[in-house]
Amino acid sequence: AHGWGYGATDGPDKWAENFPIANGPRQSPINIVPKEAQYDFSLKALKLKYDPSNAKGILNNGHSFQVDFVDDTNSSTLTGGPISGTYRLRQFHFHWGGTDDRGSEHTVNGINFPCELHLVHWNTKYPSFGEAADKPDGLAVVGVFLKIGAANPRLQKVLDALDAIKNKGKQTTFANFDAKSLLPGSLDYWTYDGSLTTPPLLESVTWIVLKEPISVSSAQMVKFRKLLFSGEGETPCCMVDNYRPPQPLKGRQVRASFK
Ligand SMILES: NS(=O)(=O)c1ccc(C(=O)NCc2ccccc2F)cc1
Ligand SMILES: [Zn+2]
Repeated sequence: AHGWGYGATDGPDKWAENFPIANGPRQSPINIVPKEAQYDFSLKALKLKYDPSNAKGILNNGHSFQVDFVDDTNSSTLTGGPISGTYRLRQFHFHWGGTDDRGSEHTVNGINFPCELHLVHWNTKYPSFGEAADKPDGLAVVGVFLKIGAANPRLQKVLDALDAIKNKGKQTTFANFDAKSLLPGSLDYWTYDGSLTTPPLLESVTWIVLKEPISVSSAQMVKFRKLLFSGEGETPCCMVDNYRPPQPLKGRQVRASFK
C-alpha cells in the first residue's frame, strides 16, 4: 500500500519506491542560501487576506496536524507576490523535530529551525484543490520558520486544541481563527518552484518562504511532540521529526523579494 511515514522503513529515503517523482527536477524542501538568491525588483508584495470565519476544523492526519478552511469562496486568499491570479487558503499545518535543534523542512545556510508552518493555497483557475494539486502552477505554499524564544500567544489556541486530536484520524471543530495572526511583521520572502514535501510529492508548488521567523517557546514545542502518529489502540508513536530533508536544487533559481 502507499503507506508512507518518517520512520526508518517508510521515511523520506524510501519514498521514491512508490513515488518516483521524489527524484524529480523540482523537489522540496531546499536549503536556501541568501547570498545566492537573486533580488528580483519585479516581485510584488504578498497580499494575504484571511477571513477568520473560514476556519473549519483541526485534524491529526497521521503525518502532521492541519487546520482546514472553507475554500468555496474567495474570502481567504493569497494574491501578489510571485504568483498571478488568486489562490485560496485550504489549510495550514506544521513540521517539527524531536528536539529544538531540528524540525524545519527548508533550511537557511544549512541551519535547521525547530519548526516550520505551511499555509497551503490553490489556484482558482482550477475548479478545486484536487484539480490544482497536480498542475505546475496549481499550488502556492507560504512557509514560516518558528524560532525558539518567547512563548507565542498566537499559537496557543492551536496548541490547546491538540489534546483533542492526539491520535491519527481524530479531528475537532476549530472555528474563528485568524491565520494572519501567525505571520511575522515582515513579509519579505524567498521564492522558487518546488513540490509537495510529502507524498505524492507533486511538482505543483510555488514556494514562498518568509525571511522573518515567528517565535515559539521550548515549552510550546513540547506540546507539538505530545501528538501521536499512531491511531487509537495502536502502539503509541510520538509525532516528531515529520520533516523531509533538503533536496537537490537541480539548477533552480531562488529569487528574493528584498535586497
Ligand atoms: N508540506 S506541503 O508541501 O505544504 C503539503 C501540502 C499539502 C499536501 C496535501 O494536500 N496532500 C494531500 C493531497 C495531495 C494531492 C492531491 C490531493 C491531496 F489531498 C501535502 C504536502
Ligand atoms: Zn508542509
